[in-house]
Amino acid sequence: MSEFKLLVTGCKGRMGQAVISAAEAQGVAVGASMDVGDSLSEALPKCSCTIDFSSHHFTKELLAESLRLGKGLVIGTTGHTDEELALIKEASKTIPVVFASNFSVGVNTLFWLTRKAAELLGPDFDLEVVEMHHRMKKDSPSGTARTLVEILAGVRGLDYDTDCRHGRFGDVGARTPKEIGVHALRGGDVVGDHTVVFANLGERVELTHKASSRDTFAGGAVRAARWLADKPAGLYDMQDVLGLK
Ligand SMILES: NC(=O)C1=CN([C@@H]2O[C@H](COP(=O)(O)OP(=O)(O)OC[C@H]3O[C@@H](n4cnc5c(N)ncnc54)[C@H](OP(=O)(O)O)[C@@H]3O)[C@@H](O)[C@H]2O)C=CC1
Ligand SMILES: O=C(O)C1=N[C@H](C(=O)O)C[C@H](O)C1
Repeated sequence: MSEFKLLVTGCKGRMGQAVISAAEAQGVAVGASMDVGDSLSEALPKCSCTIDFSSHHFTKELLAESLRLGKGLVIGTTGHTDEELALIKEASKTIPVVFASNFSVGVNTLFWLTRKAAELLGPDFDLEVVEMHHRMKKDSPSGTARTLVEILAGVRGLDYDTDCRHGRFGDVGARTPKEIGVHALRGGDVVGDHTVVFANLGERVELTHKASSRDTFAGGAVRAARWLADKPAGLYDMQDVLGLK
């Protein structure tokens, strides 16, 4: 049986570099690495599966080549348009894809805790999400924050596109129960902080995760690629990899 080899895209980036280190640490071979200007059609045939932390602008090309060659895909890139998200879902009908806004065990546990807390605390608690990242992050809010809002919206019967409130500015009026606030701070070298706030009259519950190294995301992504190796076509996330569903 041929050796399992990774293609690492965005390899010159913060996460690409971390993934290469994580693969070595886990004894997983990197068959090829590529960045802007490199040829995907030359790199992918040498590999079994791609780990992608690049740009959502690359996703369409990456999906097309992965489909052409029948290769699995681990997508960590965030900031996708609705059209790109639909392409990921469509491709997963043919190839196995792990698509996760956050590959850390801690954040995926926060996802689980957030759902349970929303269920237990009930509809009287106002829901807000606050995130902070380093000054170089291009997209906002973070993909992790979007996932947290989607989890909260799912429990409350709300919708991300219509009920998520991205910040507040001007004479916005009193808060309504049907909104979920999301607020993005940017600065310094913050790796990734996320807080979910459940606020009621008389009390408040806050769940917080703080990442201090990108190794936590990279290690989870390599673990996801190894998990995906024997899976059928489908759209999976890190909750599937960790057995948290
Ligand atoms: N799911 C998760 O657990 C995590 C997700 N992320 C996400 O991963 C992505 C990358 O983050 P990070 O590594 O910090 O970012 P970086 O900017 O450090 O790295 C991105 C790399 O991709 C390259 N790139 C940019 N555009 C393209 C393109 N169109 N095609 C191919 N390569 C391209 C960049 O090249 P150049 O510099 O020349 O533009 C760069 O080398 C972000 O979307 C981020 O949100 C980050 C951490 C964890
Ligand atoms: O850009 C980053 O750095 C990160 N992005 C991911 C996101 O958008 O949620 C995950 C992590 O928070 C770091």
